[in-house]
Amino acid sequence: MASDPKVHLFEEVAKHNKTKDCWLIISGKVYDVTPFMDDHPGGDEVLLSATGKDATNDFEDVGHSDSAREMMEKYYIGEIDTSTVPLKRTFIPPQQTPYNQDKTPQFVIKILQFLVPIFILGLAFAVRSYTKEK
Ligand code: HEM
Repeated sequence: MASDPKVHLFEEVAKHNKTKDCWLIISGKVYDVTPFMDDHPGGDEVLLSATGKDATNDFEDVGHSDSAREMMEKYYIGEIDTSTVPLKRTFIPPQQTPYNQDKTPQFVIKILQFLVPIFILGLAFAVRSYTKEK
């Protein structure tokens, strides 16, 4: 039986963020891609930008081929302790409140601009027909 893979802490993996020392976290696994930096068809800068975080989405977004996935095995150095990985960045600032505040009065004013002249016109007609009858 193969020996258990080494489990790395996120903090430790994140330190390897240089061209000459580059580790990646992809799908719960840790890869030391230092020897691959010059040969990566996507360039070394994208690999560097994928350090210090869970790079699974970055890796999958590119749509890597099966041969790329086979290649990864060469650089596998262990698993990541997932409890040490910071939560994914999902910053969606709730901007709806100021939006509605701005739009509601505008909407009411537009309706009033339409209704007030109609009301005045109706009033004029009512007064006119009332005075005519007399
Ligand atoms: C161990 C990790 C990785 C391996 C072995 C690897 C391997 C490869 C290979 C073989 C290709 C050529 C196209 C293909 O066969 O799919 C490629 C392209 C590419 N990779 Fe990676 N890659 C890795 C990680 C990453 C990561 C983390 C990113 C993004 C941050 C990335 C971004 C790209 C880009 C942008 C291309 C170029 C796509 C194109 O222009 O056609 N790669 N990679």
